[in-house]
Amino acid sequence: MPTSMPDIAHSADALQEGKLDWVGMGNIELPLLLSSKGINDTPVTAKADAFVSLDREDAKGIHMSRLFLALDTLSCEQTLTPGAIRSVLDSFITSHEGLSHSAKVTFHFELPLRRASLLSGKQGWKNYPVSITASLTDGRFSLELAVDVTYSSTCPCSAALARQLIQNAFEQKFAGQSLDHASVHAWLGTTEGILATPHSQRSVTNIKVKLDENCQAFDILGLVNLVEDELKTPVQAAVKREDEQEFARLNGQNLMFCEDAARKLKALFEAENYQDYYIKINHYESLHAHDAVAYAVKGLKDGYRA
Ligand SMILES: Nc1nc2c(ncn2[C@@H]2O[C@H](COP(=O)(O)OP(=O)(O)OP(=O)(O)O)[C@@H](O)[C@H]2O)c(=O)[nH]1
Repeated sequence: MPTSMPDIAHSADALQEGKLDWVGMGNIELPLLLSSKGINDTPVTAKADAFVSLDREDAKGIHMSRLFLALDTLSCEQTLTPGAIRSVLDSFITSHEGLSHSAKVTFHFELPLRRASLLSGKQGWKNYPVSITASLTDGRFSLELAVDVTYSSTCPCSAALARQLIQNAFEQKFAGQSLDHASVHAWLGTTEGILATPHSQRSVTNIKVKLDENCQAFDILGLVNLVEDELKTPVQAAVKREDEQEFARLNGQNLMFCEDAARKLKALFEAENYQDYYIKINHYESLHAHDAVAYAVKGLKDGYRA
């Protein structure tokens, strides 16, 4: 490198002095090989946000290329594991000696997972938006994992109202008659018999969990399975008619308001070992043009806030 090149970060004065909480880069394109329990190492196309604190008040700026190149080493020579992320943060700080005490990085990507159908034995891919965020502050490592899980929620109120209409229709059709099994059975199979259906909505829960700082391996599949098994009506991948019928049954047997979904997941995460959790429930209503939303957190002092 020619010695005459100006190096602003080293030589220029700051226009105004002061510390900054985070300085760095957002949306860095970064192919990575993800390592997570229960699945093969998976190539993902991540977007990374990389930051260090700027603690030296008179420094002009940080050295962005050093952050970028540390991430490039992660991309080209390592797999994405808790240990590798910690090494990246270590190198952010050692490459900013005298400037920064803290570093943080976030990776956003979609993780394709094989999902089994409900009954037919088929399989298909489903993508899950995942974020991994890690920080290192005065030697303290913090690691969190966020995933969005999409599911179907059927409105319990709408279901009750539909049942009432079905009962009324039954009353009108069969009042005063001695019931004939075959004709009731046939009537139940008509649109006039089941004349109202409750509305369902595609719903998304945004889950964030704080992992142990000594965590050796991610378990994204485990987290997704935990949430989907609890909600019972995850959006499906491969669907044959028998799967669709089972999905209808599961929806009918797991009616939920956003409060129900939030309480179910809160109880679930209370029983798990995560250091902290954050749950946001979004029911993208089909009755309304607005959404039904609920939040729940563990409630730790200095923990996640709803
Ligand atoms: N600090 C800082 N750098 C920026 C910004 N926008 C672009 N850059 C550029 O990021 C590039 C890399 O900066 P450095 O890491 O200091 O590059 P360098 O001086 O070649 O690398 P070192 O020799 O390791 O310091 C420079 O060309 C900056 O102009 C910004 O807002 N702040």
